[in-house]
Amino acid sequence: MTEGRFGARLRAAMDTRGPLCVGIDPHPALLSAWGLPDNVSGLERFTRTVVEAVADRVAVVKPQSAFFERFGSQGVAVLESAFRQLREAGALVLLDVKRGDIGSTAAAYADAYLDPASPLRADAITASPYLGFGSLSPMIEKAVATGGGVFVLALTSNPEGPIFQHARTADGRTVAQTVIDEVSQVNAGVNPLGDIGVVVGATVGDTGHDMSALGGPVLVPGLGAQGGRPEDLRAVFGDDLGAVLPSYSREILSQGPSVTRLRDSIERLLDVCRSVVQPIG
Ligand SMILES: O=C(O)c1cc(=O)[nH]c(=O)n1[C@@H]1O[C@H](COP(=O)(O)O)[C@@H](O)[C@H]1O
Repeated sequence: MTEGRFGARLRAAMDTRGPLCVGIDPHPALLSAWGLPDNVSGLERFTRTVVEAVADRVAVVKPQSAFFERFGSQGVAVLESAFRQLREAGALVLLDVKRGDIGSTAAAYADAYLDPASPLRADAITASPYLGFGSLSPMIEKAVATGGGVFVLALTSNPEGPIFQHARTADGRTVAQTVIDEVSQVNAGVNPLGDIGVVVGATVGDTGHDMSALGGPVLVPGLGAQGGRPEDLRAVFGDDLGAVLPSYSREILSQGPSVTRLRDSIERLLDVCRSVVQPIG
């Protein structure tokens, strides 16, 4: 892993390679569409092809752990091997595992995914705050101490999210706003970008949440296959798009198995995302 804080490494990667995260989600339907078997060998070939297409050009790559865990230890070995290849080519690895548990177990998740000695160490992970934001402290502390990052779910892209996330707490803030505010506190004073991010779906629209003090990155899934469009980002975030990291999985993966077509799709989406997130002038 390259030295330095995650937020600084992410800022540099987004400035150099552009604001784009590509998800590796080897759905059975995609394996089939690529002419691959739904087994470890198909998973391995799918992953190797995506890594070849993205590793030297995309800032962040986000493997979705469940699609690898489906195949047990052999699937996890494919994931570990992808981590190594992505890092060697300079991409940051964001493992999408959405972990969240009581503090003592959260410490074990921190060891599994963020400890420098772990074979599954990622640059950052996704985490779910629904056992209480404080329960994530072991993961957040480990990330900050070891150059890693954590992206905490705030306003997710799925239609079931708002019933939880828009619910009001005793002080009148929504649950999502309390998550955003807690992350803002952790990031306070860290430059150029904090190590702890939030996840906000491109599909959520103008929810009125205040992210102005966040100080960290915003992972934005829900684009493409789920109906979100880059043009929608301004409605969600206003003009403050500098730390927004758009993320696509199926929209790009459906272009495989041709590496050329995968790369063309990445170039096209990078251009669109740059024009929305980093407009010239
Ligand atoms: O944390 C995530 O990445 C995530 C959060 C969220 O609110 N919505 C969401 O779709 N995701 C993930 O982002 C990816 C979206 O995939 P596509 O819809 O194929 O682009 C999946 O791996 C989801 O698990």
